[in-house]
Amino acid sequence: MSKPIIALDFSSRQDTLAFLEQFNQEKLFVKVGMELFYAEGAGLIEAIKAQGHDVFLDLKCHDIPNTVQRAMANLARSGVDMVNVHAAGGQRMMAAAKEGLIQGSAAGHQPQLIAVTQLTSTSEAEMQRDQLLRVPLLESVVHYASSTFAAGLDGVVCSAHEARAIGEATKSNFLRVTPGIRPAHFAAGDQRRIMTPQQARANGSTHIVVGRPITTAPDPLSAYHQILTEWSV
Ligand SMILES: O=C(O)c1cc(=O)[nH]c(=O)n1[C@@H]1O[C@H](COP(=O)(O)O)[C@@H](O)[C@H]1O
Repeated sequence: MSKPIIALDFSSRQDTLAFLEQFNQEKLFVKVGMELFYAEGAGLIEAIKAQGHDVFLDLKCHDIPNTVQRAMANLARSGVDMVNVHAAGGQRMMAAAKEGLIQGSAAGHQPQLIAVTQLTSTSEAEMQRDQLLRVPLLESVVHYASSTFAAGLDGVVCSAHEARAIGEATKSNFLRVTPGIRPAHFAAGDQRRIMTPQQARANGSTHIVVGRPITTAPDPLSAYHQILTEWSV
């Protein structure tokens, strides 16, 4: 069973390291997203890796194939364990992203590459209105997952609601990394397609991503362990 991925959505190195200190050197799988990376850059990734944690660098690249390929080659050199792109960039862009990772990892370890399907903050009605799509959200997510699979990536980011259908449309080892995780009674906030850790597990998620339910908890260490237990049972 994978470790829950903790979203380190902080604005500074100081806040991030103070948060990590509470985990008493337990090895974690953490996610660094735009907020923290734009503030602190690659130096902080190095510091987190030096503490022995696995790092998902979530920059959601979405650009022309050549640009994404070259960006991915640079990200591969940073030593992170997982990176992502938007599937909406297309199969050619995703294949180029993978090629960039292969080029950048020539001497070492290659990060896993996953693609965002429909953001977990998007409802079906919003997707249909904002993207002028006339299909159910599940169909769009499974379509993006199939095209991600065809491009040779390791998996997708989706909500736990779609995880089972994606497993059936691809392969059981195709990653289904699911944010939008909310323990019972925790506010959804801006998320729209949510599930509890236990529901996510039952519905075919291979990984869960959890931010505010841990980072804003009065006791983050115990919130993390509670989620870990719920996810692993
Ligand atoms: O790529 C992501 O990680 C991501 C994709 C997505 O569809 N939805 C989503 O919430 N995320 C990220 O997952 C984290 C969820 O945080 P919380 O809503 O605080 O648990 C945030 O860091 C988001 O940037």
